[in-house]
Amino acid sequence: MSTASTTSTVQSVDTATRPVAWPVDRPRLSAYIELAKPRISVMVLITVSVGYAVGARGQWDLVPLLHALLGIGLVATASGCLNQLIERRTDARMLRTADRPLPSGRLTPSEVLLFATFCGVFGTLWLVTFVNLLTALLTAATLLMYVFAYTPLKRHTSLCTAIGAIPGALPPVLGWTAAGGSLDTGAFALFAILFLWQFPHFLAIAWLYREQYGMAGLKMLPARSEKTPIVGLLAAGYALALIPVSFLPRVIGLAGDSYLFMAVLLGAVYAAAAIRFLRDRSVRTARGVLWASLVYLPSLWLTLTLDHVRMLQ
Ligand code: HEM
Ligand SMILES: CC(C)=CCC/C(C)=C/CC/C(C)=C/COP(=O)(O)OP(=O)(O)O
Repeated sequence: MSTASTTSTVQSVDTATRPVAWPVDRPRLSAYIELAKPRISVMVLITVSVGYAVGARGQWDLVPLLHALLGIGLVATASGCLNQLIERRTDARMLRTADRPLPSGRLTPSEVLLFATFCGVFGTLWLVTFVNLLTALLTAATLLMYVFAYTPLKRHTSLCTAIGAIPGALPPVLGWTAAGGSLDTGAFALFAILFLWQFPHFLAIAWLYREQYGMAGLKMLPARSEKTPIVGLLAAGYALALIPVSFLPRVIGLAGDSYLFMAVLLGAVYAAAAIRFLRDRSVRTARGVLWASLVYLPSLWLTLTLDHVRMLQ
């Protein structure tokens, strides 16, 4: 065997056994994934899919839905990156967030900015090209409100949460318009449900982490919330208000009585958890509200979608 062929044999064995060199190694890849706040983003994309399924009125296809999910998912990732870029110093002061990619030093601010710009621009162009202009504009508006209104306001006023609840409630509307729907009563009904759902959800979270938020200088709770039952009153009030509002899809003919039944049941569970929190503010009852919120939303969305599809048959 010649020297050349021996060398080439050694090289090919070497190449076959050496681990593939990725431009981004595993820990960095997981840091980029963390920037997208994956658990919240999954719920956001489930919510987009529900808006799409109901907005399409039975005329839906998988490919346009996947185009919408990709574009909105990229813009949502960009919004998570920019939120964490702005909050990197306050995140470093809270145990809950100190290990995030920026405060822990796993990624640099310029890397995050570059990634956010890529995801935001590419996601928006994707929506313009493969979905429609209205959805692209609304998705960009969601990012702008979340990043440039809600996020900076957290340091100044507890009203930030009411502002944050607007972009928070837009994902079903994005799905609705992606399916070709206009900004009509159907889109409003889904927006209103998600808008109200968020208050008990984040009030319970804000109360659970009140000391950390306080140390970081973030005003997530109303003033005097330590000494008065204001947080419990707000959580219970919004959970109770959500019950009639959740009937809207039935009232406007998007769903039938099975949906209505589940909306009453789930609404009662969510409101009961919030009332328990009002009567006795403790870690256990606050966790109960958070748990109820995370059961309520996917269950209501699933029932709405199934009942809508059943009605169309
Ligand atoms: C102003 C509105 C909102 C605020 C301030 C907020 C805040 C938060 C925070 C801080 C957590 C983490 C809780 C923890 O670390 O224990 C959380 C969890 C969660 N949120 Fe929200 N949220 C809002 C709206 C939404 C919306 C609109 C959705 C989905 C459509 C959502 C879905 C979730 C999910 C699925 C979790 C649990 C996953 C996890 O613990 O990371 N949230 N929320
Ligand atoms: C483009 C698009 C569809 C974006 C959707 C993003 C969006 C508006 C999500 C709502 C969730 C929300 C307000 C979380 C709280 O963030 P936080 O900063 O208070 O949470 P943190 O304390 O964990 O950082």
